[in-house]
Amino acid sequence: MPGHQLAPDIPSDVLASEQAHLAESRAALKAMRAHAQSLSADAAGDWVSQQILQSLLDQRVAALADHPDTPLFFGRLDRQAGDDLPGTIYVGRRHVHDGGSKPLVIDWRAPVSQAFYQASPADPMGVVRRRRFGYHGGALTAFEDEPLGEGGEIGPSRILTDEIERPRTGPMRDIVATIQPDQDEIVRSTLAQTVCVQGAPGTGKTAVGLHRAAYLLYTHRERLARAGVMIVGPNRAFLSYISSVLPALGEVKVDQTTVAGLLGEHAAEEDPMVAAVKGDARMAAVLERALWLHIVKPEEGVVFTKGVYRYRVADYEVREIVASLRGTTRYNPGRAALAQRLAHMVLVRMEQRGESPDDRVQDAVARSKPVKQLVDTVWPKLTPEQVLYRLLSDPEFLKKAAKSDLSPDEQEMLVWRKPYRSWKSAKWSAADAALLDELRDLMERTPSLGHLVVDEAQDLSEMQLRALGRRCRNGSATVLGDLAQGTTPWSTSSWESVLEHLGQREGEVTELTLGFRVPREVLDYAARLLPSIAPELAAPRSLRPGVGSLTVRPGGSVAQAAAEVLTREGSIGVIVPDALVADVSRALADLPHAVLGPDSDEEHRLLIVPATLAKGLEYDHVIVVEPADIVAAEPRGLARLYVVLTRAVTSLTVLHDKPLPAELTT
Ligand SMILES: Nc1ncnc2c1ncn2[C@@H]1O[C@H](COP(=O)(O)OP(=O)(O)OP(=O)(O)O)[C@@H](O)[C@H]1O
Repeated sequence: MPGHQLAPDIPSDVLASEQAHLAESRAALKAMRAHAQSLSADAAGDWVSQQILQSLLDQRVAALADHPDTPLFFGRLDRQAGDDLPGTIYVGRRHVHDGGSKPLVIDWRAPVSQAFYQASPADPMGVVRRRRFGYHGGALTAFEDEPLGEGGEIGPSRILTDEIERPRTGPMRDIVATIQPDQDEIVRSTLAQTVCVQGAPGTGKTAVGLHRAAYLLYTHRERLARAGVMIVGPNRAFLSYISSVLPALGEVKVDQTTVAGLLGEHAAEEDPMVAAVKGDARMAAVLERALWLHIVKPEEGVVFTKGVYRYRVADYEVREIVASLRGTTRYNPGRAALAQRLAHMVLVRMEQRGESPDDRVQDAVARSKPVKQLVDTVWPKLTPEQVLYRLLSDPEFLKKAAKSDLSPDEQEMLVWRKPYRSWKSAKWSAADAALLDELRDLMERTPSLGHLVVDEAQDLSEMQLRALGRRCRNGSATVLGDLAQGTTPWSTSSWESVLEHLGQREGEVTELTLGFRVPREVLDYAARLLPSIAPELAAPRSLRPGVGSLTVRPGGSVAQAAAEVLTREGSIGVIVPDALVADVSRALADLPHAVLGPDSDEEHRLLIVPATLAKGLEYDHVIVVEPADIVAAEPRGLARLYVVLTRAVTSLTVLHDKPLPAELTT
């Protein structure tokens, strides 16, 4: 919260009474925590139950900690009488009640709190007055009233404006106090609904995705605790930037990972054209064929010997079993089923001979040498790596698997120029990781989570989307992105296509249009690139005018530009073409700074950021070095430049020796 001064027109008695409510709420929270600490797990019967109960109690105690710098409540609603709920409600990050169970603070996610975000003079939702609180450190220092029951307009909120304008330092913060009505609608959409949000830079997509996760966990606690919620972001630097938002909202059990973290950290270099073919959804059919091509037509039967007897399953019978299993099961369960079916036939023969074998005998036969040998020949044991290795190193095999799904040119592109000696020594690319995951799922079903939040989804290939879709097959997703910020060889041009490959065709596409980060002057400058990178998108709007926020300087020194912004408040990102990181670091040798790496969670006031890592991040002051080189470095370089130019909260300085890209100067 911003540092509000106590304005002369704020009635001090009202403020004092609100401060008293804060003190009472704090004391009540302390008592709740003490009570939780006093509970003993001994009541649970056995040792295991005791351990589980103790861990739950520990979590409860941790969740009830009071963080003096985080306001316990940030809003108040005075409601019309007419229902069983209290007339006055304080809205905060968690429920707090007194010794008599009277609610002192209501969780922002509770249904009754929705009016704090949604009520307006046109639809007051039973609210007569909404009050927003301003804090300085942990102290309540100001408030602002919005009368909703009297009709008429409500002016802009100072507390909201101050929150948006505040200088950025450190990791991303939650926005519970200032969620806007259109954002709130997304946050509170039902668990079953997959929502896809298109939004220009800084419209709060990431913030909304994280708050939706927190909302769903509150509303469906038990179900989601069992099934799990996961956030997937573009890189580790981004994950580190967003890592404190959910814990600050009391949600510590959410996995946050990257696509590579989920599918395998493979990063062998690859021609973007090859990666694009590998990322195409047509590969799914190719992989499926490739896997099942490993099944060999049975030419022999099985002979199982027990004592003096020999029990035979004929070759045609084996063929029938294999044919009936094929296509009805995944690959690995199919193998196991083949062994069991063969064993079953042996058992039938035993019974025909008057024996009465039980289930244990069937298992023993299924594991016996002759059955195992036949299964290994007909339905061989495989790993995803073995199948993909064969596909990428054997053109004949690829041709059989590809049929007409891939053109001869595409097939030629896929085959490794220099094949590896074996599947064990193969180096896989990021695109291969999604193919391996598809194969793994064809072999063994991938477990589904309860909810998945996918950020920067415009950058994912169809095969990566399928991989993520498997992980929310029995659940739902929040898909976030901006078609204009697509920088991969497979970036999408339509959200409908993203939803289709994710397997969430019913998902609803919605848009956030108002920017909270980038000043208007800077956003208008960056938007000059839009006709070239995403002509179908409307120019983004910013809440903040930001007059004087843009400087474009030919021949300027980066050290001087950095020294200038160091005199101002807030974080500084010097975003540079990846190839210039070392040069710029040398140029800034006299100023303390750090370089952001792909796996680093480097926190420093002055940070050099390689252009390819800037996605999703923001800095108070941004210095962009040599835009022409950023554009030239990659096929979708203009989109990369758009990302880079839209990271600034307060000021953007563009330094260039080379001519600026023509799209920026027109
Ligand atoms: N309702 C809000 N109140 C206050 N701050 C907000 C609000 N919505 C978004 N913000 C702030 O705006 C900034 C941008 O938000 P966020 O990073 O979620 O945007 P984004 O749409 O994901 O941007 P990008 O596409 O550039 O990654 C963040 O600092 C966020 O905290």
